[in-house]
Amino acid sequence: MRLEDVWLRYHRRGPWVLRGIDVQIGPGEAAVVLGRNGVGKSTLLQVAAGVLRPGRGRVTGRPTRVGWVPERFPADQPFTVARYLTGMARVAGLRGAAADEAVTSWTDRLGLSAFRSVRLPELSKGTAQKVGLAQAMLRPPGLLVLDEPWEGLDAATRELVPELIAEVLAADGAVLVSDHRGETIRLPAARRWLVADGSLTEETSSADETFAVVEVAVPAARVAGTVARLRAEGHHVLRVRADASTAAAQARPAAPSIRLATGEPTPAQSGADQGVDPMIEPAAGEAR
Ligand SMILES: Nc1ncnc2c1ncn2[C@@H]1O[C@H](COP(=O)(O)OP(=O)(O)OP(=O)(O)O)[C@@H](O)[C@H]1O
Repeated sequence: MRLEDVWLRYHRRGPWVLRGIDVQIGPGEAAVVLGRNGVGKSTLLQVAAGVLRPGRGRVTGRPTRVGWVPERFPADQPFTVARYLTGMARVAGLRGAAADEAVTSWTDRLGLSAFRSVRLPELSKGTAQKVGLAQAMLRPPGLLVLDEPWEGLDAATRELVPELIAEVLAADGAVLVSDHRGETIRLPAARRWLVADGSLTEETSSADETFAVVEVAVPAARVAGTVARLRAEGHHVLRVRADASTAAAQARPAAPSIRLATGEPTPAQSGADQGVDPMIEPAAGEAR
C-alpha cells in the first residue's frame, strides 16, 4: 500500500495537517507512527485506513480487509457486545456460523465473554477498547491500523497486542500503530515513522549502530510531560529515579532524573530487562 503525495486538512481554509506524505508499507511489515501531540498521527492512520480521504494525493494498493481500531472506541451505540460484534462480522463479510464462530472466538480470547449481553454504553473504557480490538480482528485483516492501542487497555490485553500484531504479519498483513507511550519497545522489528510539521520521516538504524544513554534531571512536576515528549520523539526512556546527588548539590528536594537511550536500545538497556517498568503515566492534567 502506498500513500502518494497525501495532503489533508479538516477545513477548507484550515491548516494542512498532512503535507505531501509519501510512504509505502508492504505485506508482513509493521510501522510505528511517532510524533508529538496533535502532529497528525491519528489523521495519517485514518487516511491509511480509508476513514479519511486526502484533500490531495492518493492512497493506492490498500488491502481489501482493513481492521481499524480508533483511539477511543465509540461506545455510544445501543447494542449489546454480542449484537455489535455479530453486526461487524457481517460487515466484514462473514455469515451465519462463520460470524458466530468469529465472535465467540474473539470474545473468549479478549476476555469479553461475560460482557456479551452488556450494552456498549455500560462498558468501562478498557472493556470498550477490547470490543474495538475484537471488531478489527473478526476477519484476518490485510491491513490492521491501531491508534494508540495500548491506551486504556488492562495489562493482560496490552500483553496480547504484540501477539495479535505478529499474527497479522505472519498472515502477510501490514500493521500501522501509533504510540506515544513508548510501547514500541514491544515491536522491535517495526519500522519507525516520525511525523512532524505535516511531514513524515523514517528513522533508520543499522545493526552496527551504537547508542548513547543520556541522563537528564528535570523538576518533579515536569517528569511525566518530559517522558511523554521524549517518547513521542522516538527516544527510549529507560527509567525515572529521584536524584539525590542533584538535590544535595543544589540543597533542594530530590530532582528526578530520567535515563534515556537514543535510538533502538539493546535488550540489556531496556527497562523491562532491568526489572524497571519504563511506563510512566502522565500526571493528571498534564499534556501527554
Ligand atoms: N475532526 C477534526 N476537525 C478539525 N481538526 C482536527 C480534527 N481531528 C484532528 N484535528 C486537528 O488536526 C491536528 C492533528 O490531529 P491528530 O489527532 O491527527 O494528531 P495526533 O498526532 O494523533 O495527536 P494525539 O497524539 O493527541 O492523538 C490537530 O491540530 C487536531 O486538532
